[in-house]
Amino acid sequence: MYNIALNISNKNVLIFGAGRIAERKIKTIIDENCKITVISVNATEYIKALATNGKIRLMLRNGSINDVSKKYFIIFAATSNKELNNEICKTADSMNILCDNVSNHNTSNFISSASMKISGISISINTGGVNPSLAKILKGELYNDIMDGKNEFVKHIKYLLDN
Ligand SMILES: C[C@@]1(CC(=O)O)c2cc3[nH]c(cc4nc(cc5[nH]c(cc(n2)[C@H]1CCC(=O)O)[C@@](C)(CC(=O)O)[C@@H]5CCC(=O)O)C(CC(=O)O)=C4CCC(=O)O)c(CCC(=O)O)c3CC(=O)O
Ligand SMILES: NC(=O)C1=CN([C@@H]2O[C@H](COP(=O)(O)OP(=O)(O)OC[C@H]3O[C@@H](n4cnc5c(N)ncnc54)[C@H](O)[C@@H]3O)[C@@H](O)[C@H]2O)C=CC1
Repeated sequence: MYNIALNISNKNVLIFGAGRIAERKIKTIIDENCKITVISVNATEYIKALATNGKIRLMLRNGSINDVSKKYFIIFAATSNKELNNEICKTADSMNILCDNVSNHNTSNFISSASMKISGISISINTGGVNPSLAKILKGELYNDIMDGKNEFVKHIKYLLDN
């Protein structure tokens, strides 16, 4: 896996599914100034509230590969229907659209990392799809190590940013 940081400002983002995992993905991109469309049979309260407040477009219906379109820069296939997620990602990949299948990294052409931002500096950890839970644990441990005051990391970052 090749690590990059993506500028999705003003890009159209399509998310299939509006459950626990889709909600987690939305929280990682909601402040990126992108245009989010969600297609899902039902949605969590958080996602419904975003739609009510005009922050995202929510279509409460079944999704299909016919929804995959070149107008989207990036897609998350995050339904509980693993077959559908596979089909969505295969279709998106054939159209050169970035797609993350949250239920099977083998059909994804990108994956999300466990990420944190400290004083404007992003740190991301991933295991190449092998052990996402480990990525989450490592992120937590690294965060605690950085913030426990015993090292100069945060002060050093602030110095670099100010000079
Ligand atoms: C490939 C990838 C695709 C993607 O989602 O982008 C993927 C795939 C899968 N995850 C699964 C399980 C879990 N994932 C988590 C957690 C996270 N998963 C994330 C990323 C990724 N997960 C990508 C690879 C990243 C890497 O390689 O390191 C994190 C880091 C970032 C994020 O989600 O934004 C986020 C931590 C957020 C944070 O706190 O920082 C937990 C723990 C938990 O949720 O507490 C569990 C276990 C508990 C549970 O099952 O809930 C399953 C099995 C599903 C099943 O059994 O059906 C699959 C399917 C498969 O293995 O292919
Ligand atoms: N990548 C990750 O970090 C993780 C991924 N998963 C995987 O994520 C997937 C989703 O899990 P959760 O969000 O917990 O499930 P969930 O049950 O909370 O949400 C599933 C969503 O998919 C929607 N949906 C189902 N069929 C649909 C269809 N045909 N068209 C449109 N929307 C449809 C439902 O309406 C619901 O909003 C599962 O396949 C699971 O294997 C699970 C844990 C962690």
